[in-house]
Order: sequence, then C-alpha cells, then structure tokens
Amino acid sequence: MSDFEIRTLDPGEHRAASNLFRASLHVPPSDDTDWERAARAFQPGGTIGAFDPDLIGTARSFDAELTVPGGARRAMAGVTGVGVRADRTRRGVLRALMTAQLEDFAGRGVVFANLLASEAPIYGRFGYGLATRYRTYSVDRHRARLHPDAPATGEVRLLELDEALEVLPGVYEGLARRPGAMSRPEVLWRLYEGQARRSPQPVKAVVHHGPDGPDGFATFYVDGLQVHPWTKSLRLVDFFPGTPAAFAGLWRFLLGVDLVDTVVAEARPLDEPIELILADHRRAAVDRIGDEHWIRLVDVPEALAAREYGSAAPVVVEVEDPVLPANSGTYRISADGAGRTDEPAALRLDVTTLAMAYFGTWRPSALAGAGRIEVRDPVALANADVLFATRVASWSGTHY
Ligand SMILES: CC(=O)SCCNC(=O)CCNC(=O)[C@H](O)C(C)(C)COP(=O)(O)OP(=O)(O)OC[C@H]1O[C@@H](n2cnc3c(N)ncnc32)[C@H](O)[C@@H]1OP(=O)(O)O
Repeated sequence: MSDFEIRTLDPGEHRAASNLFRASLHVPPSDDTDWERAARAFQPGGTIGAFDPDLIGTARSFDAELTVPGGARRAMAGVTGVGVRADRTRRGVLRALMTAQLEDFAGRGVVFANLLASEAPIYGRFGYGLATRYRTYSVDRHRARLHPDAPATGEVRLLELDEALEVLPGVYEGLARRPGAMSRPEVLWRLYEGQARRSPQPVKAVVHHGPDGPDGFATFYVDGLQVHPWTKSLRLVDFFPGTPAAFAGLWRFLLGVDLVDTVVAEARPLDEPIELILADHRRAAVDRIGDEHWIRLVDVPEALAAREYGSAAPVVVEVEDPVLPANSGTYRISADGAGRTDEPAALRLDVTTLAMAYFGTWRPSALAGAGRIEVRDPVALANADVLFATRVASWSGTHY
C-alpha cells in the first residue's frame, strides 16, 4: 500500500517528527526547554516524513565519516529517529522511508549508512548488517587493583561539564581509530550536551594527558543511594582511551573514586583488555554482549576498495542487493585491493551479510555455517576468513 507521500521536512516540522519518534518509543514529547536543545541535533535537510496527509512516519540522518579496516575514512550517514505512528504500522511506511533515504544517500556519494536498532529483526531486509558488537562489564571497585605491570605514565585531569563540552570534541577526533569508529559532527555533540544537561546526576569528564598531550578521556556519572549504606555505581558514558597508558591511567583514576562500589563500563569493544590490567581479572565481570552498529554498504564497490585485506589468495564473491541493485555484481577481493570482475564467483552472499563480514565481526566461514553464504569453493571460504579479518575488533563507541 502506498497512499502516502514521502518528502524532506522543513526545520519548522522537526518538532513534529521528534514527537512522533518519541511517541513510537513510548516516551513523552520534549518540553520547550528540552526542545530548544534537541532541535540542534537535527541536521537541516536530514529528516524525511511520510504524509497521508498527516505526518505518519519519519526517519532522520546526519553526515559524518566512518573508519574502515586499515584506517581509511569514507562518507557515511548516521540514521536515527525512525518511527511510524502506531495506527499506521505494517503498511510499508518504513520500507518507503528506508528506500527513499538509501536512494538519496547513494545519489550523493555516501558510502556507508549506520544505525542502532531498537529491534534486531527490522533492518536486515534493507541491507543493514550487524557489523559491530560490544560487551558491557562491571568492575568491583573495592577489590580491584591494577596489575603491577600496568602502564603508569601520564596524568589525569578532572573537568566539569561546561569545560568538557568545549574540550572533548577536539580530543575525540584524534582517538576514534578503530574500524567502525566515526567522526562526530556538531549535531551529535549537541545531542550529548542535551543528554548530559538533562541528567539528574552530574556528568563529569576526565582527560588523560600523555607525552604528546591529551590521549584519552572518559565521561561518567555516579548514581545510587544517597543515604547510608551508599551503594553507588560509577557509570561510564563515553570512554576513549587512545593508548595503553591512557587505558590504564583512566582505570587507575576510576578505581580511585571514593564512595563507589562498582564501575560499570557500558558497550565496550569486545577485545578491550580490562582483564589484563587487573591484578585479579575476576574482579571484572561481563554483564552482557550486545549489538552495536548495524552498517549498510551503500556503495559496495567504493566500500570494498576502501578497506585493507589480510594476506591470502584472491577470492571472487557475488553480491546481491535488491534495494540498491547497482551494487549487485561480482567482485574480486585480494590482499592488494578489491574491484569488479567478470570471473566466476566462489562465494555468493547478500549485501547484509557482506556488511557483517566486512568489519571482521563475523568470519565468512561462520556466516557460511549459518547458511548466510553460498559456498561454491571451500578453499575460497578459508581465504575469505583471512582476507576479511581485522587486527582489532571493530567498534564505534558513538551512540545516538
Ligand atoms: C534507527 C532507529 O531509529 S531504531 C528505532 C526504530 N523505531 C521503533 O522501534 C519505534 C517503534 N516501531 C515503529 O515505529 C515501527 O514499527 C517500525 C518503524 C519499526 C516499522 O515501521 P512499519 O511501517 O510498520 O514497517 P513496514 O510496514 O514498512 O515493514 C517493512 C518490513 O519490516 C517488517 N517489520 C517492521 N517492523 C518490524 C518489527 N518491529 N519486527 C519485525 N519485523 C518488522 C515488516 O513485517 C515488513 O516485512 P516485509 O518486508 O517482509 O513485508
């Protein structure tokens, strides 16, 4: 059914889109004070709506850059604010919004799109694959000590929120180097400012200074009982240690904050070595592993050419993309790069599965075992495991 129109919203319509999105998540609309801040998180021209003639669905995006395995950066669109009015769901409104958005991205040279999904079954059909994952862990502050071999250089400095909001954007840019990391445009920092200023607990920051200046930071707040027995948790909001010394130095600070029982590190990279810097690694307990970014290769040839590959014999893959059919075709992937080819394909997969393999989070052989890759040559599958592997776990750390 398509008895609705999709168009870009004017800034004067952003608040209606925000209200619709919030209602779809079962949260109340922003009040006037909150909206004044929230409005700054909308990139002009970045919000689309479905009308019948009332606004019945919306999706928003902002422009940034994404780091791929090997360190190159390419244009990306961050997708958020997706919602359809409860009395208009399951009639194709999301499909129409997603299709319009992806066609717009493809038309203006965006290479990747990414999002955080409210529910896992929604976005795979549009080509978004679960590309980065996280683990959340907690550290028992009273019993945890750093291992004596943990680096002990550098200094930390505590910042109140106002200063942190000025300093952190500059510090962050030099630190977001993992595959899956992204630049943070102004709209994102405005979003974080709004969240921090609304927080009932004071949000603070700590910056680690190494030999060449700031090389890591954490933002955090402390919550819990305000009366005896003072059971409190320190919750990390944003944590970017740029060097091993910054990682150890920031943890040394966090474990030294008084009147805290537990430090909760939410949504961290799967390979972050907390166990290795503690004297007793069992003082860190993994609470859960979850989905982080769902990524869409909007321009498959450009995305495949942008990343580095491991050292193995070349593999030819056939990619299918029903939503952006220009991406469909056969590609040769080798340690020297990747591009289109006429050679016969050894592996066949859809664009969603390609995103899962591309960031190294899922090995091609595991994807094949789960039925997601059709294997015509088993030797090629073993080579694909090596070609697509990444040296560090892909992870974004930027949530919106
Ligand atoms: C990036 C973000 O902003 S994440 C936030 C997403 N928003 C929410 O979760 C808010 C609450 N949910 C909603 O607003 C809506 O249900 C949406 C946006 C998830 C889906 O909108 P709809 O207009 O109902 O989706 P639409 O009718 O276009 O469905 C497209 C397909 O997705 C499927 N689908 C849609 N929603 C879901 C879901 N929640 N779970 C599983 N499948 C779903 C449909 O069945 C349909 O499948 P088909 O292509 O096989 O026919």
